[in-house]
Amino acid sequence: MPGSSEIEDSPATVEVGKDKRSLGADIHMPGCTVCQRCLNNWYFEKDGQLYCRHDYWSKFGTACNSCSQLITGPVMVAGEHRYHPECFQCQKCLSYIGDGDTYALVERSKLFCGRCYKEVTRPLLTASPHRRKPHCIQLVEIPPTPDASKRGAVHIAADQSPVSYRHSYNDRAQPFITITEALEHVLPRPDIPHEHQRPVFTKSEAPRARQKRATRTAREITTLGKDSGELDLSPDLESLKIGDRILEVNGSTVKDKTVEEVDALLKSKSTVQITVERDLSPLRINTEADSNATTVIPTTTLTTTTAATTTTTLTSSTPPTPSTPSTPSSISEGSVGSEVEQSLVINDTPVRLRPKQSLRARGASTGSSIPDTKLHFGPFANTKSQALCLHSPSRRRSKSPSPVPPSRQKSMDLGRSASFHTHSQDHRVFRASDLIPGEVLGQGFFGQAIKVTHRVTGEVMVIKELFRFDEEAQKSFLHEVSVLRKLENPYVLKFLGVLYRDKKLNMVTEYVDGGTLSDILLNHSIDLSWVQRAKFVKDISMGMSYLHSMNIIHRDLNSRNCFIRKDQTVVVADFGLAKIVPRHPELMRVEKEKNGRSGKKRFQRKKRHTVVGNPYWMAPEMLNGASYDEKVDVFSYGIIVCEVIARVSADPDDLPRCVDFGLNVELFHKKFCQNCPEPLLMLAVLCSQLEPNKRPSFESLNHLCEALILHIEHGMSAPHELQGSAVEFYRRAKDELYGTHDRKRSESPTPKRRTSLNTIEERKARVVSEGEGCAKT
Ligand SMILES: Nc1ncnc2c1ncn2[C@@H]1O[C@H](COP(=O)(O)OP(=O)(O)OP(=O)(O)O)[C@@H](O)[C@H]1O
Repeated sequence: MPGSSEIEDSPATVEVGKDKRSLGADIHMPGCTVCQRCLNNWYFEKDGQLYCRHDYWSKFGTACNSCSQLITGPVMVAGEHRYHPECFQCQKCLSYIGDGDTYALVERSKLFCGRCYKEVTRPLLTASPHRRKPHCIQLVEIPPTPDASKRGAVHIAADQSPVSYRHSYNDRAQPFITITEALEHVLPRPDIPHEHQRPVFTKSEAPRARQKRATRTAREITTLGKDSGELDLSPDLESLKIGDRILEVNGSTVKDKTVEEVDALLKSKSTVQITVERDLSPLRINTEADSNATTVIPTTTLTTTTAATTTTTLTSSTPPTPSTPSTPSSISEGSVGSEVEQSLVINDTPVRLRPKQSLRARGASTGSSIPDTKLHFGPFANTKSQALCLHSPSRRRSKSPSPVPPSRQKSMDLGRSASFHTHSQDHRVFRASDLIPGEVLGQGFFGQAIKVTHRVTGEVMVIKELFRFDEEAQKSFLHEVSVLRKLENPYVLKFLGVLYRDKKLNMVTEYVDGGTLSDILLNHSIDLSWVQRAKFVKDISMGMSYLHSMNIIHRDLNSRNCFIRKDQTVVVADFGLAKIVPRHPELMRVEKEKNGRSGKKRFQRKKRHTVVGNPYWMAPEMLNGASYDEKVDVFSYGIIVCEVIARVSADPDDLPRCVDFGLNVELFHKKFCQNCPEPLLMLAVLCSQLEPNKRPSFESLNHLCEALILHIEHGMSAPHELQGSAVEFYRRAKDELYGTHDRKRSESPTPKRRTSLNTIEERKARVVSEGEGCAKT
């Protein structure tokens, strides 16, 4: 498993193709550090090294335990496994396991919701003589301290307990590294009398007395804090415990590390995330009455913040070696829905737990109100700034000047927002209570889009929720989530995160406030200059070239799926029908050797037959049921360019088409192009050619569009591809394809045009399974 420190930094994904050409400079792009392949258009940068996507992912990525795809956004952590939120699903009832839900991970890979676990697994486990002891896995984040060596307050050692107890998670022969001693540190706060500060416990103190004192003091602090409006602490806060076994540090297993190496990691200057496994046998849980060896010693100051990194997971699995059946359960229940919740620890029953997610991308800094817990320990030089961590979220959001220097605040925010095993893309998991529902923006085939406002930050966003729950709807929706979360581009709808509600997953995206491209074009009260229109088509091309560079075919590109922001930029949306085309490096190598071509582009061609999308924008090869590739998107784009020129709907009644499903350029020109700059029409004609191979790629369309804008805006000469008469070009192309005689037949005027319309309509009737706009066969 790669170390989290390696992948927490978001890779700098840089578009270089654009700059290269627009500057006209001959810039040499170095190849991928690993495969040496030329990096075209997009690349990943880490520590000054450049990588192609494939190599970046394989080197630094973490795969979802369910779908095996890279995790780039929020991550749900279950034991040693990571999941996409949309993959964090009960394998029996298929409900999503969300924030605060109970779940169990059985045999390290079988995920059940609490109910199903009880129903299905418990009898089996009870019957098994090899049932392993209950244990929980907890992720604890330790923020940096000014003096890193102070983390020495936590002592670790190789575990000397008998092998029978090393049931484990790691299945290893060598001893565990466990926490042997830790001191609790409470920040001396000027506003709390000394006697109310949480004490430092020592190992020798009588356990019951220690527990009592801790609880009392914590309560007092809570009360005091609440009175003073600053604290929101729970008395039974989570803490590291003596005997906790360290499994991972910063996401890297400690299996092969020595005690000294782990110790050094713990003392590192940056934030440290440790995953610990805790024995949950009653001996260790009922601490007060027991011996020192089993006593829980609070070792940390727990702070409630708006971002979190505490992950608790109950796992239960059959041990490799027989062990004694576990003893009756002991339960410490969390307060569901409260700001600080605890894990519910039981023997072999699922636990209700709060902070299961380890994403917290910018939760704190954006004011996300995901309530989380965070463990801090070690002395802090700047006690005031630490005290800020103890403020309730509302307090933190207050406008009053903070006593903390901005730099310190920043670093604390950074510390909090570090996601475990995720990119720093600001994907979040929202709670329904965080979002105030607004108007329904519209309904699609499977679901609806609702405008929402974040209760805390005031961000306006969109929730896309399903109203159909059949398998097809679920599949399409999940697919859209899985595609969208991979994408990050200014011309692609921004994915913000997910929301669990009633065991259903909803997608949260940016709200695009300017309406759809179709709405704008058809609203003739809005004046749109030719430059503005050229900018629209350029933006779509930019978004689409990004998609294709990510090996994604949209397959439903149309003017209703392009949204316009207030600043008039266009974003491409709606990825429910998108197709991710696998591009295996080995295939690319073979392709390169076979064709002598640079294997850099070209999708694996002519493999797809599924007819999806809206027939008005659908490429002829797809309408004809032939195999197709990414060039279907270029055809749809050509139709959008026609809509932009003519400001009519793409319905063939308005936008003239031929019987062969191509664009009837002559008629279109006659009806709509009196004032249209010829190169813009030429762009539409180039893209809507019948022969897919002749359609330009979006990468080259980006440059054509930029040149087109310069041509329209500043009178610079149009690029040679767009020069000449579009109608002449079209005639020649048709002649090449059909010969003169057939060409005439393929697009004879009115009666034939009716045929073409009927054909498209028929086609539509045949392929549309339900509702308008989404055709599937
Ligand atoms: N992020 C958004 N910002 C602004 N408006 C949106 C957003 N997402 C959706 N809408 C509006 O809501 C409508 C419905 O969107 P939705 O994605 O549910 O369906 P659709 O894309 O129209 O159809 P389908 O998903 O079946 O292709 C859209 O047509 C658009 O007008």
